[in-house]
Amino acid sequence: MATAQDKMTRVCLFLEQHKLVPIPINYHVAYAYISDNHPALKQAINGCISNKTLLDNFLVESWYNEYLSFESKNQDTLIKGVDQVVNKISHSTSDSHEAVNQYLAHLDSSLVGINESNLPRSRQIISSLIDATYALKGQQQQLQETLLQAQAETEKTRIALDQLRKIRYTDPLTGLFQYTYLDQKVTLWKEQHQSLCAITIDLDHFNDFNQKYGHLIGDIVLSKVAKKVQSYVLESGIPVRNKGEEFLIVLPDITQATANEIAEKIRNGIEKLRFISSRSGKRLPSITVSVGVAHLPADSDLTLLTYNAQQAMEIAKKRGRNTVANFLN
Ligand SMILES: Nc1nc2c(ncn2[C@@H]2O[C@H](COP(=O)(O)OP(=O)(O)OP(=O)(O)O)[C@@H](O)[C@H]2O)c(=O)[nH]1
Repeated sequence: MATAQDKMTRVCLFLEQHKLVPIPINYHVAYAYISDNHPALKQAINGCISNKTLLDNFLVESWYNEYLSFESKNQDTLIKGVDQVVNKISHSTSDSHEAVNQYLAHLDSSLVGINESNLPRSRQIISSLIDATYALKGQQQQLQETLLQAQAETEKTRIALDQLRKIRYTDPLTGLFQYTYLDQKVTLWKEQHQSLCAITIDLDHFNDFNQKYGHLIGDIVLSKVAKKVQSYVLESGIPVRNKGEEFLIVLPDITQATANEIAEKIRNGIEKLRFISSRSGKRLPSITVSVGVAHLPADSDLTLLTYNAQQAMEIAKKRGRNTVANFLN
């Protein structure tokens, strides 16, 4: 059986051979192909290779969505589940409707038969009405149970959908949210007229690091840096992986001075991270980041805020990197 290391080497060779950039989705698909446990995916890829079709990011992403995406498979299951619940409620409601109609018809015809001069007959009719009332009560109880079940199913579906939404908006490599999620959150903060601060964090000389130690180790470093970034934000704002080796944090309702303090803590925390190669046991060089901070009053635009924080980060790069800079108006 191929060791994990063998597999990763073959994954890298596969990506190189097909000139695919080492982004997480490409890794994921290549890894599944090399691992040989997705026959349909293997067949699709082999078909393209034998037809000499160029493998590009779009094609790989379509395979990911079709064969591997947990999200699309789960969405199908959820939709089926919701369908079943809706069908069940719809049947129970029409049964109950039918029972009420029958009861009313029974009541109508019974009332005609009630007669003071024929007490035994009247008693018989009333007793049959009591039976019908109990039967209707049973029907209503059944409907109530179905509705309670539906409520429980809906709650389960809501939780599952929340999880799917999280997966959809999460960057697979770092576990941080993606920019699209931030966009939604900022819209909400703007509605609440909150002022916003943005911090952009960009790894220094990461290209050299990748070239020297390889993209795989680069990925591990990137995900550790992401966790460090997240640890300084907690509930106070939202950190996202903006693009490649750049992170962005947006914090509502804080002053620029506080944002600067957080930025400095992040810079310092990342500089102190230690990376050890699991293969050689040797220490890898430290990673530093250049950090930019920008502040905008309430109702400002996320694009502008991001742009300003990036400009500030560029100032930090120009100042020699491994430092925090502010956006200058
Ligand atoms: N391992 C890995 N590398 C990535 C990822 N995304 C982007 N990168 C790399 O990040 C590097 C960015 O390089 P540059 O834009 O030249 O920046 P830099 O070398 O960090 O230099 P400065 O930003 O000027 O300090 C490139 O080598 C990208 O391949 C990723 O997901 N994983």
